[in-house]
Amino acid sequence: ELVALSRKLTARLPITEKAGPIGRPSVWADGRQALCETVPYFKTPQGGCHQNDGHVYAFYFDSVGHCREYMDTDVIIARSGGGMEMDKDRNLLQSRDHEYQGKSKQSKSQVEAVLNNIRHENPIVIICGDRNEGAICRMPHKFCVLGWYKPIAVWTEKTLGKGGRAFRTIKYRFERLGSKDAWFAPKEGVSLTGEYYQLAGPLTYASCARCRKQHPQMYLEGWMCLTYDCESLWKVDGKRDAAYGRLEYNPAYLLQRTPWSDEQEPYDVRVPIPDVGNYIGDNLSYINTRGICCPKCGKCNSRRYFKGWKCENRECDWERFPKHFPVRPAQLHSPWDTFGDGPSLGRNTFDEANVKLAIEHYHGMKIYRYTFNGVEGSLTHITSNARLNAAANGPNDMLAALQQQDDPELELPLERRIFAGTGGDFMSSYSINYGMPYKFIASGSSLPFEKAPWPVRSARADLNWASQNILGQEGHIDFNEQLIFAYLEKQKLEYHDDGEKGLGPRIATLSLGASARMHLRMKHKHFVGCSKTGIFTSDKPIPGCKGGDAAYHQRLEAWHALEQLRESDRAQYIRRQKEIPHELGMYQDRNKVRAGGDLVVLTLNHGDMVLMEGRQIQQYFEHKVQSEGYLRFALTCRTVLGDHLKPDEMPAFEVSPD
Ligand SMILES: O=C(O)CCC(=O)C(=O)O
Repeated sequence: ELVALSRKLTARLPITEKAGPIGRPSVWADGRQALCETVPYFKTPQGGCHQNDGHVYAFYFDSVGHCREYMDTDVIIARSGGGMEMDKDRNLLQSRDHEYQGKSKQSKSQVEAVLNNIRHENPIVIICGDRNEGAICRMPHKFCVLGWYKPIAVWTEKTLGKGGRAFRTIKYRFERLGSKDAWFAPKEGVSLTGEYYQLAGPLTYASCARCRKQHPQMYLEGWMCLTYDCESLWKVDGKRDAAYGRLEYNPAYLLQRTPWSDEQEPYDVRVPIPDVGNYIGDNLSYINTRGICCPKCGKCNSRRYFKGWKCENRECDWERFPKHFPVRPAQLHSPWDTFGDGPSLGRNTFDEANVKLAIEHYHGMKIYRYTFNGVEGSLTHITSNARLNAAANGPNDMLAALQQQDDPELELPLERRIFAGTGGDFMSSYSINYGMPYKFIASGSSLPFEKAPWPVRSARADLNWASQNILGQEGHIDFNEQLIFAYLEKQKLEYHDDGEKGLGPRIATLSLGASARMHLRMKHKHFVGCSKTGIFTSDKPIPGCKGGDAAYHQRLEAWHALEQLRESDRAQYIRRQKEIPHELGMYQDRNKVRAGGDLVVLTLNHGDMVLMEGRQIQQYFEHKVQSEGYLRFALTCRTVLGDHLKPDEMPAFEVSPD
């Protein structure tokens, strides 16, 4: 009878046959990014556990669970600890023991963190995925927040894993906090009756003869010790190992409830929508770049639009575009960055061993030009000052105009573009493209310059002027594309290059609003000398690589020798590409460093321009930009060479000259 009851309580249908839930989740998401940007309790780009400061805040359970996992409306028994590998039949198998202890006092393991939650009576939020085979109902979305749970117990079992070996598996028991009805109770399912409790009887406990620890009788097969490091672990009555696969749960264990002294939720899992649009800059601050949980349907939405939030659920029409109070440069800078009429004080730094600096002055602008040993091209920083910024239609007027989003003439439809190849993740900052389409790291369409607000057209003219007058006519091709980035507080553009095929050799940016740091460094494959897979870099080595001058000369010699083989002996060429990294010690180093240190760090202020000239600059180096204040625009012009675009990539409009 007990076995029959156990099977009744634990029986779960395959996902497609599960009954739907009686209610709807008050918080849900169809993507991890939207969830992580919205709720405070789950902020993990990978994995199923959000843990910080020695506490766990949330677990996400999805897909195939452990053979002895369990979920009903009140209790969840789960394994969570990683160490899983796919076998050749695509079954996920445990491939090592779960870790009980962290590597140091500072880095607590997940188990230690859950135990800490138990000691502090800190509940945890549980999120269930729609591929969770053990779920009690069919989950309506990819991420469904079930609610707050009390972590009740942690113990160890054994599971058959890779290579037919038994590994230690850590299990957790959670019980739902409070007594509200669970929204995820299935429309048809087992309802617990008094009869079941009577049949199950009380839960019994026993202590291990070896480790003296007490454990409940969890399975009907018999009592076993569940202590991680006890020799009697998983031994039925201390003798033989219990089965490693499915076992019948003791119904008394499943029906057991553990009250806490206070069962109130710490806060509603549906976070309130931000109160914004009341003060200057409140719509630009980091906290308000986060997502919202739609107050109408519960969907988590990233803040996709510069103007605010819009629920992306097709069946919902909720949106909020808070009032924007224009911000002035003086609110975004230290006073000394913006008030002088003389040449600006540069705050740039560079690596004198590998980079040369030349200084020029032109019409009140102080110009820093950086060139790099062994590389054709330059990086030029043109600094502005208070007088230039205040000129009619100059940077101050541009910054003001770009913020007048209520004026249809000045509308700038800025939104976070989707990173190419991520399956839908947004970049951190907001962007829009004008003129020729530019296939950069994120996808997006382009609009004609005629539709752009005047600062966009004016910036193109200024950047064309700077290219011709500061870099020179030779090599100048008029810019026909402009990509605008708007950065709110803490937003940045990670390391990348602008070396896509089909671009002219010059790239020019006008910076407006808050200051930013632009970092330029040598790419990993040039700095280390080989790819992450250990293939010798085919481009000519340049000075400043890892290992200094001696390593550079060795690499150069190897490169010349290899080039001789390129045409004459293809097979030997390919073999040497793999051998050289081992011979020169690069192979061993290739995963130890990410890339070279910064060669130049520019501090860009309001009104400054940056010119990058030469394909080799993009070939050898990569740059990132980190904004420092809470509103910055970067207007970057390039020349997209039309003959590199396929007919279907050409814009539907004519790109008129500047
Ligand atoms: O934010 C900036 O100043 C530069 C943006 C950038 O790196 C780019 O458009 O490629």
